[in-house]
Amino acid sequence: MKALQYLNKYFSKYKWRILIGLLITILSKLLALQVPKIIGESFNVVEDYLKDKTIDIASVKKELLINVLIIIGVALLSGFFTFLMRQTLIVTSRLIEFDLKNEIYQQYQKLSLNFYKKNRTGDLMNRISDDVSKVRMYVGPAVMYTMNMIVLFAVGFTQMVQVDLKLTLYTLLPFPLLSISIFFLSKVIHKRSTIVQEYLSELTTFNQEFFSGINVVKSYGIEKLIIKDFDKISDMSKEKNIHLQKANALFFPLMLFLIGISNLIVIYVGGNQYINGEIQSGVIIEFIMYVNILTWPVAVVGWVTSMVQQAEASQARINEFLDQVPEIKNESETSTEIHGKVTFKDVTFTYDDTNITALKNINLTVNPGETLAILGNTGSGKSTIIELISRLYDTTKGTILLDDKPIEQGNLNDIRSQIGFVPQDPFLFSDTIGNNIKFGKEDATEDEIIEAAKNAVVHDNIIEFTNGYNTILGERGVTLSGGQKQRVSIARAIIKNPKILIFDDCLSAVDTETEEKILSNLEKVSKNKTTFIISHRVSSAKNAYKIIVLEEGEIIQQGTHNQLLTQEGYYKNLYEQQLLEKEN
Ligand SMILES: Nc1ncnc2c1ncn2[C@@H]1O[C@H](COP(=O)(O)OP(=O)(O)OP(=O)(O)O)[C@@H](O)[C@H]1O
Repeated sequence: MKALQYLNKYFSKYKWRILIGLLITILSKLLALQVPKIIGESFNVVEDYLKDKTIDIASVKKELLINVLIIIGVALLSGFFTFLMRQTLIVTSRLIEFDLKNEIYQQYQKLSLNFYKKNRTGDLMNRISDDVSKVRMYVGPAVMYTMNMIVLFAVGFTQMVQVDLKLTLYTLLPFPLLSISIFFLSKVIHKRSTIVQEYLSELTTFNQEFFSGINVVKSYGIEKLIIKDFDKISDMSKEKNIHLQKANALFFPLMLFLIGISNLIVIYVGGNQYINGEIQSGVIIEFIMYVNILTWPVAVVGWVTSMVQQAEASQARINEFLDQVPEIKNESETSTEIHGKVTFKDVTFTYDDTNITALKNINLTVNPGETLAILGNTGSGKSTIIELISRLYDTTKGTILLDDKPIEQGNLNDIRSQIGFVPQDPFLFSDTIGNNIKFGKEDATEDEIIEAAKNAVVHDNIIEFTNGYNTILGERGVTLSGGQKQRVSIARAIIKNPKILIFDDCLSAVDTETEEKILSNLEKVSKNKTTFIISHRVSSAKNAYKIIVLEEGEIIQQGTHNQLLTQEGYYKNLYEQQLLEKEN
């Protein structure tokens, strides 16, 4: 129950609703437990008449009729209160479910890239959906049935004792045995349901990866292999589920067996008491009814225990993520005004997971309004520079200054809101093209969207679609070409009008003519902005204020286009090679 203690704050938040629920539960059960009493009394009235025929039959009949009417009234009222009880307690559980999902989602947003590299998407999705559903079963039905059971037992037991203490004790004799067996069985269920949840996550992750990589699977024709792997995991998951169900299935027979014994005890002990003249026949009927009314709450003890055990396992998995401290912390809540001067001072960076030192002693300064082009072979560290400017990672050694202040001291949200980043592999949402561009600026007008698209040289492509800017992209809609995606992504960054613009090799999929148009538009758009252009092409870099060339994480060349052409080395070779390609 340790993990579930995390939910106490939500119980406290909704304490009034829960208290009202408890009150309604007590009322409903008080009413329901009047029925055995009235039926018992009715039997006693008939028994009294059979023993003493001088009693007026009309008054006996009248009493029976009144009892029937009371039973109907009580049953209706009790039913109404049971409805209210569900409305109060189950609705509360839905509210807690909503709050918990939001909390997990916000935590997911805060966690850094490293967390996402270590944990698989399917697992993340499972914890926020399936695990939360399991937890809801605890905060809703489990709480409701427990209250139900406690009230029924407290009220029922008091009433039974008032009628006959000896018979009550005999009737409830099997119940301690019940609690002990539940205790042991629930331990087994807890263990097995943790394993089941793990396999479910594995299955979701497998499917998510398969659907994401469907192109590769189909083009390589490896469907059979995938089905075989799926079968293997699915089979294991089935085995673990069957294993769990075996334990779950033991509950009901065990309950019914013990309840049956209670019924037999009532008949045997009560029968003897009746023969000895200690009780009337109505008491036996009343007790059989009590045992049957208490059957359900006792039977659900098993179910509730298994729900709580499963919720405990799920909440432990949720807590594991909620307890993660984001590696990149926002150190400042006060707003930071950003002008865009970026300085790297002896910056070295090593990726934790691979231990690859991607940058070594990097020193550079880019002022607002300047453009820095970064070139170099693949794996030389170009994207890493960009990731450090966006604070997706913090440096291992050295400092990055933003407007001459260490970047860690600035307000992270303000910094990121002033960065327009176009990644190497652009991602567009399953939404309209317009909304995908607007993603960079929520309140953008139609004119602004069109202007951004024109600057990114993608407007003409968009208006060719029947639905223009309202064309849906992604799974249910149009698939854009690689170059179109890159340009929509550029429009998204431009519309944001940020202080820092970053283009990570995002013109690789467009032809040189379009590239030139975009670059000349960018020159206008990026006035007064700090711009970083990563590229493998000299054409993208040549107009930059400054160019740096990286090799194995170090700057091996720097200067303007003209300066670098006078030096022997990477840049000049690349220029000549690309010139030759163009001529051919
Ligand atoms: N997220 C990561 N985790 C671990 N290692 C990484 C990660 N990203 C990059 N690396 C490693 O860091 C080095 C630099 O990678 P980086 O992506 O910065 O190179 P790049 O110059 O941008 O390459 P490309 O031109 O192919 O995009 C590479 O050796 C790469 O394997």
